[in-house]
Amino acid sequence: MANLQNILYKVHLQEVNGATNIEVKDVQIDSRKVSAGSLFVAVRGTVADGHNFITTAIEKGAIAIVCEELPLMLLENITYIKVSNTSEAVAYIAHNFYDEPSAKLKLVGVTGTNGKTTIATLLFKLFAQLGYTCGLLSTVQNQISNQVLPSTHTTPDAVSLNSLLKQMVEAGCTYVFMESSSHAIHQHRITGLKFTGAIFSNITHDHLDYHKTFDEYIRVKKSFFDDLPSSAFAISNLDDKRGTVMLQNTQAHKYYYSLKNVADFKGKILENALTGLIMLVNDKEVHFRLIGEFNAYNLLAVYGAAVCLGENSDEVLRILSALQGAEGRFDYVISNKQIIGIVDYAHTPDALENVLSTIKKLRKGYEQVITVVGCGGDRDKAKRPVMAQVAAELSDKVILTSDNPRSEDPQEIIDDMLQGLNSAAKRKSKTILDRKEAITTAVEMANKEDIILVAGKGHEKYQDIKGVKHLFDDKAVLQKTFEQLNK
Ligand SMILES: CC(=O)N[C@H]1[C@@H](OP(=O)(O)OP(=O)(O)OC[C@H]2O[C@@H](n3ccc(=O)[nH]c3=O)[C@H](O)[C@@H]2O)O[C@H](CO)[C@@H](O)[C@@H]1O[C@H](C)C(=O)N[C@@H](C)C(=O)N[C@H](CCC(=O)O)C(=O)O
Ligand SMILES: Nc1ncnc2c1ncn2[C@@H]1O[C@H](COP(=O)(O)OP(=O)(O)OP(=O)(O)O)[C@@H](O)[C@H]1O
Ligand SMILES: N[C@H](CCC[C@H](N)C(=O)O)C(=O)O
Ligand SMILES: [Mg+2]
Repeated sequence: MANLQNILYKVHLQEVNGATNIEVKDVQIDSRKVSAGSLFVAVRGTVADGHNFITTAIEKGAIAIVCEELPLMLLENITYIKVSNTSEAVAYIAHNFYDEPSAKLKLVGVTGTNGKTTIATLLFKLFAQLGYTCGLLSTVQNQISNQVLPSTHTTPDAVSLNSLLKQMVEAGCTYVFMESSSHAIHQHRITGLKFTGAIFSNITHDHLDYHKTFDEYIRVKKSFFDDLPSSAFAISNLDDKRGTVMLQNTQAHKYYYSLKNVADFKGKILENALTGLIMLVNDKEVHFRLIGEFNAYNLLAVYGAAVCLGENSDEVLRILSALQGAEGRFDYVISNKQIIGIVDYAHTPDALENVLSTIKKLRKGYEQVITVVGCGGDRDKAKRPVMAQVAAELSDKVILTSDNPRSEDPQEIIDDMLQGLNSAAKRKSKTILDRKEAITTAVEMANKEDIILVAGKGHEKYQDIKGVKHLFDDKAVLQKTFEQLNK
């Protein structure tokens, strides 16, 4: 329960009709979740317009409505509040409703095309081992200390997000590490949150179906840093082309990490093998269990954030050195015949290139690399031909298959991918629509010590086909097939 008047703090009100000195039971952006006493905020989405559900919300018991356009007929006993942007308004309202939870803990946000889950998860594990009670909001899962909650988005909607943060405060969390996706920044899911620090990993091609142009995608990510307070820290990747632009207008304290240039947090890779990385971190030699150059960047970002948060650098490196990455990120199983099956969430051209070039570097020379990959439906189509091209360029054999087709026809997604292949690339590729069959075929094709990469779905435990989530687990399928085929 909260007083409506109090939770409107910071909301740019344009018009108010009705009483504001009333108690609202909860805040909802989805009419289907409204019940007696709710405040319903009508948000304009990409599919529907919340304004069309105002009547339904009132029928279900909403007593107050926040909207951008007032309905023609105003009912007595209902309070109507007009604002210019309901997505922004609901973020402030949710923050107020849940008693400003982000101000009661140290909140660190991670943004960038790739590496968010890895960085946020490593920070969570590190700070838990340093002895703090922590929260995590990530693509793989949300966590309140040891309690694991399923995650539906990389960054939850403003109401769920503030509700989770409040639960974290109540559970005694002092640090929360969260991913801030570009969708979330753009849709104001994180507006009003008080960040202690923010991290930028990198920016490459993704989500242009949503943001339309790369410049707009950059602008949205940059706005996260522009909005930080001067008390916060902002850490960026100096080796990324947009690393400095990101922090150009921030008031926060700026720090950079780099493998190539002089920086606050400077790394140098001494060895990069399947057993892990050996790196110099600000001149201290450390062995890490994570694999690949891209993880060297993730580790530097984590190290930098921990130092900015006041932790002892030696202690941080000692703990980081023993940590494993996030589920489904360069996760591997080795068969009896020493075939290495790698499951990785690479679902962008850049991520796929990083994973495959890492695999190439780990090869002794004679093993073949077989890649099984697909692209998600209802997502950026421009990345499809490029992902196929990258897979073919850096693998000996490629099997194109389905990822999450969602509402699309799987064959059409693969046809888009095939556009990226020249005739030589086509000769080493085949299409097998069924993902399980594709993985099985890869295992059949593999000889002793070959490497199979199954890319795109990582930790996901389902395949979304026409809105139905069918159980599916890349790593389990790989493992089972190795056993069944006695490989
Ligand atoms: C494109 C996108 O981001 N969509 C998100 C957006 O939905 P939308 O704009 O399509 O909403 P809509 O369906 O048009 O509905 C508009 C409003 O009407 C309301 N409504 C709708 C129907 C109804 O009967 N009653 C009702 O009140 C809805 O609750 C909503 O508030 O707002 C919804 C509520 O917050 C999100 O659940 C939804 O995420 C969808 C499911 C999604 O797939 N999002 C992905 C693209 C996403 O956000 N991904 C990023 C990570 C990407 C990455 O970095 O890799 C993430 O943070 O997860
Ligand atoms: N720093 C990095 N640079 C480039 N690629 C990376 C980096 N870190 C991880 N990757 C690759 O990208 C994939 C996704 O990594 P991760 O889940 O950490 O990113 P994310 O930003 O959380 O992705 P999402 O946007 O889907 O939530 C990994 O499986 C790996 O292949
Ligand atoms: N957070 C990303 C995940 C993509 C994962 C991939 N398996 C797909 O379905 O495209 C998105 O929603 O675009
Ligand atoms: Mg993620």
